[in-house]
Parts: sequence; C-alpha cells; structure tokens
Amino acid sequence: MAADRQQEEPVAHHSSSTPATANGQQLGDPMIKLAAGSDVHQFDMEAPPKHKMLLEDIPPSQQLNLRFERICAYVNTDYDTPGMVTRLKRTFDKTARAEAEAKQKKQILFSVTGEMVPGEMLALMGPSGSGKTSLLSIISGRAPKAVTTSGKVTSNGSRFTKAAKRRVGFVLQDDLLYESLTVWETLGYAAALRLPRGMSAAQRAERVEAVLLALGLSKCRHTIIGGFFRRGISGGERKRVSIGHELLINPAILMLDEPTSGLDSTTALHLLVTLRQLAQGGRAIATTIHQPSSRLYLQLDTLMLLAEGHVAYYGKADQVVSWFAGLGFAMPYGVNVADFLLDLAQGEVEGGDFSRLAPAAAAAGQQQALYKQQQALAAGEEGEDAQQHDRQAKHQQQQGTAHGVPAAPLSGPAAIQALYSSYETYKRKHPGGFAGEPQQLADLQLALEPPAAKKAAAGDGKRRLGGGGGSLIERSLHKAGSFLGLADMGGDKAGAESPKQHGKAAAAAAGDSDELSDPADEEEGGESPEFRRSITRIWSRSRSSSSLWAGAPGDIEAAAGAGKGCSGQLVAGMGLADRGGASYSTQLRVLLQRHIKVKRFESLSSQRFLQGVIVALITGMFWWQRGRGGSLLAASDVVGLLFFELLFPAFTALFTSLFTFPNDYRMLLKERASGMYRVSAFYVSSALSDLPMDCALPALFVVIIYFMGGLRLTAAAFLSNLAALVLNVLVAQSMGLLLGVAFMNPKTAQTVASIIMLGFMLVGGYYVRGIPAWISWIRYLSFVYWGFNLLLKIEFAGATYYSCGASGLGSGEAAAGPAAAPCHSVPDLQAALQLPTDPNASPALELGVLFGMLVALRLLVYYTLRQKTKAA
Ligand SMILES: Nc1ncnc2c1ncn2[C@@H]1O[C@H](COP(=O)(O)OP(=O)(O)OP(=O)(O)O)[C@@H](O)[C@H]1O
Repeated sequence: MAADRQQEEPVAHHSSSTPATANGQQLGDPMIKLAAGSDVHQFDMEAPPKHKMLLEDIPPSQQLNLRFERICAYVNTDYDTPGMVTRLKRTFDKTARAEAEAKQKKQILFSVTGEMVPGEMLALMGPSGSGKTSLLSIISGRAPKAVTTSGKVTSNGSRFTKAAKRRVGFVLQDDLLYESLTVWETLGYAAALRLPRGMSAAQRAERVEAVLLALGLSKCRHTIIGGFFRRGISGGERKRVSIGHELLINPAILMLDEPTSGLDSTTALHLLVTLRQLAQGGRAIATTIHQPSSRLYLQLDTLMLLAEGHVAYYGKADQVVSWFAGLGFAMPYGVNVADFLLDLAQGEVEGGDFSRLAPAAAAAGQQQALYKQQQALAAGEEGEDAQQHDRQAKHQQQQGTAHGVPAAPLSGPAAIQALYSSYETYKRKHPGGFAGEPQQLADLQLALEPPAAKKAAAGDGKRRLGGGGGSLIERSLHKAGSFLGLADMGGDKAGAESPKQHGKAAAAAAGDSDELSDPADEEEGGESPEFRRSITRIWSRSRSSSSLWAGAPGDIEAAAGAGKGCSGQLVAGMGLADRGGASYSTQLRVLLQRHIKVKRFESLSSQRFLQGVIVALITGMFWWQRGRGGSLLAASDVVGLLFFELLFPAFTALFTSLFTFPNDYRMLLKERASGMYRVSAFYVSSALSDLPMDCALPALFVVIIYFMGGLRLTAAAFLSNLAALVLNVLVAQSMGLLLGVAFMNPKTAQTVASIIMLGFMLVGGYYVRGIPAWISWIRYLSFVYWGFNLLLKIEFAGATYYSCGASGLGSGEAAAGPAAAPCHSVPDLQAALQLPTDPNASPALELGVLFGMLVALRLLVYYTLRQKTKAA
C-alpha cells in the first residue's frame, strides 16, 4: 500500500484529466490533490513545505507493529448502585458481595483480531455502541477496570511493554485540556513533562513549533483553550491541540477516538490528510470514525467494520464494497460508502447471497426466510406481493442449492449475523484474517463460490497483477469509483446499472484496480523509505500471522472461555505506561507552574479574599478590643473569639479543597496513562500551588481580628497565633482533600464533610463542656479541639485576669485592676472559665497531635489518590 502511494506521487499532470462524477460530486480533484503529495498542503492556509511540516519520520528500526488477538470484552449488564451503603454492604455482607460478583456480564467484543501496521491508517467503523471505543481503549491499555477483557496485545511480536506503551499517543473522544492555558502553554508544559530529559529547552521548543506547524495551530498559539464561560480556540483547533499533545512525543503508534466528530467536512479532511501523512512517516495509526464523507474515506488504508462487537470486515478500505458485493450485499447506486457500511452493520441493507455465505450465515438466512414465509402465509398475500413471493421461491430453488437453504434477502439481526459469520469463516481460512489483498479476495471467491465458479476464479487469480496497466491516477480514480459505487470511471455505464449489477461490477473493478506493483519496479530507483516500509509491513504481517494462526481452524473456538473465541485470560501487560521523560524535580516544577497558570482566571481566589476580609471586619467590630479588658467577662469573650477565629478559615479551607481532586481527576488519569508524571509529583505540586493562598487567607484574617479584637499584644503571641491558625487550616484542608479524593464526587463529599465538621465543632471544647464520659473520646479526633486548646494556651498562658463585682465577672473591666475594689485576680482561669485545657500547660501535645494529623492525612490522601488512579 505504501508502495502504491509512492507511485502516486508524480501525478500532478493528471490533474487536468477528466474528473469523473458520481452523484454530482467531483471525484477527480480531491483524489488528485491527495495523490500529489505537494498539493496536499493547499488545504492548509499556513502550511509550510512538506519537509518542514511534519515531524521526523520514525526509522524502520523504531517502528511498532501492534497486534491484537482475540480481544473479548465484557461489562456488567446492571449498573452498580452508587453510594456508601452499597459499599459498606459489599464489604461486610457476603451475600451482597456474591450478588455483585454474580451480576450478569454482557459481551461487547467478540474475539477481535487485527493489527496496526507502521505506515498505515486503520479506521474502526461501526454503528454507535458497536465497540469501537472499547476496542481502542483495550489495545492501548487504557480500558476502565469496569470492563473485563481477554486476549493478547503484542508489539513487534513481543510483549507490549511499558516502554512500548510510552510510545503510544492516545487522543480521547472528549478533548481534555485546561481551559485557561494557551495553546502554546498547553503544548509547552506537555513537552516539558513528556519529552526525554536529555532534550534541551530549545529542542523542546522546536518540537512544539513543529507540532504547531504540522497541525496548523501557529496562528492561535497565544489563544487560550477556553470553555463554556470564556471563549477560546475553535472546536477543530481544540481537537488538533489534543492531537498535538500526543504528537509531541513523536509516537510510533497513534490512536484517536472520533477525531473528526464535531468538525465540518473540510476541517475533518485537513485532519485526516495530516494523519495520513503522519502514518506515511512510519507511524501506525488507528482511528475510530463515525460517518466519513467519501473524501474522508479515501484517506483510510485499512478498515475494521464492527457490528455488535463482531468484526464484519477487516481489510483494505478500498476493497470493502467488493467484499460485501461478493456476499450479496451490493452497495446501492449513489450511496456514500460509509453510510452503506453503517447501514449494513445495523442490518438496514437487504441482501445476502446464500450460495456464498458461510453455513452459520446461511442458517440465519434460512430461519429468517422461513419466518418470512410463515408471515406471508399468515397474512394471506395476494396480487403483486404473492407473485413476488412466488418469484422469490423459484429463485431460492435455483440459488439455494449450495447449502440447501432458501434464498430470500436478509436484513436486521440475520443480516448482521450473516456478515460477521462470513468474515469469521474467511478468517479461519486466511491467516491473520486480513481481507482485501487481491490474492486473498480471489481465495474468498474460491472458498465461498460453488464449484463451477471456482475454476474461473482460479484462472483469474493467475493473471499478472497490474496487468491492467493504466496510469496511477487512473487507477486511483478507479479506486474512487469503487468507493463511490462506480463500476466504470468513464461514467458511461455506471448510471444505467441496477444496484445488483453495480455491486458485481464494483467488485470486479476494485479487484482490478488494486493490484500490487512489482517490487522490482520499486527497486529501480533504489530502496525508497516507502518501499522499506511496505517490506516492514509485509514482514510484520506474515510474521504475526504465522504466530497467531499456527493452529488448525477452529482452535479459537476450542480454546473458548466465557465467549466464543475468547481465551478467558486477562490481556497481558495492560498496566499504566511507564513514567514520563522528565526527572522528578522537573515534574514537580513544571506541574507547579502549570497549576498556578491554570488558576489564573479563578475568581474564587479574590472572592475568598473578599469574604475573609469582610467576615474578619465584622468579627473585629463585634469583639472590638475585648482582649484588652482584663476582666473575667472579657476573657470569656476572648474564648469565643478564639473559637471563631479557628473555625472560619478551617471551614473555608476544608470545603474548598473538597473539589481539588475531583476537578483534576480525569486529567490526572489521562496524563498518568501516558506516563507523564508520578502521582506523587502531581499531588505535591497541587498542594504546593495551593499553599500561598492557604497561608495568605488565614494571615489576613488573623491580622484584622487580632488587632481589632485586642488580643495579646506581643510579637511572640501574634506569630504563634498565626502559625497555629495556619497549621489548623492545613489540617482542615487535608481533611477536605481526603474526603474529595475518597468520594470523587463533590456532592457526597460535601455532605460527609458537613457532618464531620459539625461533629468536630461540637466536641471542640467551646459549646459542650460536660460531654458524657463514654463518648468524650471523640473530641480527641477533632482537629478543632486541639487547635482551640493551642490558641487558648497562646492567649492565656501566664496572663492575669480579675474577677470584679458581685457576679464575679465585672462590667467596668476597662478600669479594672487590683486597685479597683472589689476586683481580685483569678487564680485558676481554667476552672473559672471552664476551659477544656490548662492554659499554663505546655502546648507541645497540641502541636504534636496537629502535626501528626497533618502528616497522617496527607499520606492518606496520597495513598487514596494512588489507589483511585490504579482502580480507574
Ligand atoms: N463501562 C461500561 N459499562 C457498561 N457498558 C459499557 C461500558 N463500556 C462500554 N459499554 C457498552 O459497550 C458497548 C460498546 O461501547 P463503545 O463505547 O465501545 O461503543 P462505540 O462503538 O465506541 O460507540 P460510539 O460510536 O457511540 O462512541 C455499548 O453498548 C456500551 O453501552
């Protein structure tokens, strides 16, 4: 195929040849532009010459051939009831656990085998829900844990190692990018994290430039990605940035999930042209694609059509029409090939020639035909319908002799089954199961056709490939004709043919036009990279196929586990990709910078500041200079002030941090899957990036209320108060992070957090003093309790307060003092104010417990985050 493309290069002069038309479409132009390598770039406004545009080719020695064998996948048919109760039940109740395990599994992929070959673009097509995304995520090692898989994935015939996985670029269906970063920043940070540590900053910048150029993103390099609230780059540009993110590492394998969805057809074409060029540079590319236009379809090399999780076709993209025509499903005239394929895979196309179909397919057809007959009889068909039915019955007698089945057109589930059964039959006879090479197509005829036809087909197979002659562009146009349902690119007969005739003619045309060139021709001009690539491809295909299909046909079924053709083993070596190229310190630095940049538009920070200042001012007004009073009454108010000073910043920090990891979780999973950094680097940098704000807010709060409230006026007391508050805030924040990461659902986390905080507040030592002994231990779990005790010690240690007047609290405390009778100093402040701790005792215990809590919670957060990323 690569060799074919090489031949297609020097054909610019053919651009003046008569463009063929089908359905009013100009066929010639796109083909000619695509075939003529240099003209391709006229699609791109800012495209530089080709040699500059693309990343460096992958040398043959570094190319990767990814083979996936007998991939099966299962999911639960029933959803998991979310929530803590279910989880607790599962943990402690054996029956509930058994029930959960026994939940019925639905098979979504059925023994799918194929390969990604360097130099080729494999398209996964199929109706929605046919399993395209699942297959792609399984072979890339990114399948969610909820999907049970079996089968085998190998690269270059060996285990798909972590090192090999690092060379895989995977573009998700949804573009997962930070909205507040610019295009340049997005790619720049990714380059800093993903490229080998040996690369200099200048080399990395060069790589980013190359990617920007290759994807036509230079113009929007300084535009932010944007999102719902802040407009940024366009949808097409977003998609290209996502692809660029993966291209940075110059991957040997690139997988893309629906890269063209949401794009207009021209932008989608630009994208596929670029992808095709990247493939030609020695990369193996696989992409799921929904409904490509004819122009887009022409970019595809290999096609795997999935129908309800089964392979209905796997082979050359330009042979698919003839393949299905050969099975009796002719493409109607004027239909886009992609539409036709999707209709087929959904059983929307009537057809099926039982004399050629596999026994299983024929059986399905037989059932359907019998059913139809019964229905027709029951309905008492009359007139034209009855005659037609009669004609069909006669036709069945003539055609259906091969398998002894009636021949009525198939549709619906029977047609789908017929399609994949036929492919499975073919696969058993053909190592590797790759359809569409001319010789194999000839074999298909031999395998499926009645004996009389075999002789002629065998004769055809002996014809010298390429004997049909004609220029490359003619052959290319011929191919286009077969895609679009034209039997003859001259266009004189095509329009007049019936769909059935047309299908057969298309089959013949495609068989003629897709002939491999003689390798000797290629060697005339020396061994070109394209030629080497094609050799690699052929070598790798033959090698892998021999290892795969060494057993006799039917071995797969014999080895079946839970499903047909499934080994029942988990896919080997499907762990996360290895670490990224950057050193740990670089990861920390780059992630820290990125975290800070990502928050550049966060109005939350200024809102939190404003909120803190206003609340502090109100508090200061209410407690205005109460700390200066010296009376027991003033001391009592100060206790309240200290408790509030502690609670407010702790609450704010805890509830804000609940969102930290749930917001970043998907990004973390995506980037971890690419091995960009360690979870710990992400975690530490995230915590560090929050630190300035976490310290600045309580500091501001403390400064305002400390002096307005008239608390102890010594530097040591002020700084200690501030430090204690920051420590407490960090503990509260860690608790918020833990709840956030444990539930990953901010709503649930909020509910749990409010219960916990309320509990901690109540047992904190201010509201309830006489907690029943059996439950009083709970306060030791409360960081509020320890923080409050610490603040009390800082404020009241060694201080003298006076009890004045009959109440013992006094009201004229401003003038109070030893001289103001009847005031007297209070010997035991703890007893007088019912404090939870002795203010004169050492604060070491409180400090130790709070530090311990901080460390323990942070470790727990890290552990939980790791577990979550592993389990995802
Ligand atoms: N984790 C899961 N839990 C339950 N069902 C799942 C899960 N993942 C996939 N499926 C089911 O598997 C089938 C294939 O899904 P998949 O997303 O692979 O299809 P698709 O061909 O990519 O569809 P689309 O084109 O709409 O993206 C669907 O029926 C889907 O509902």
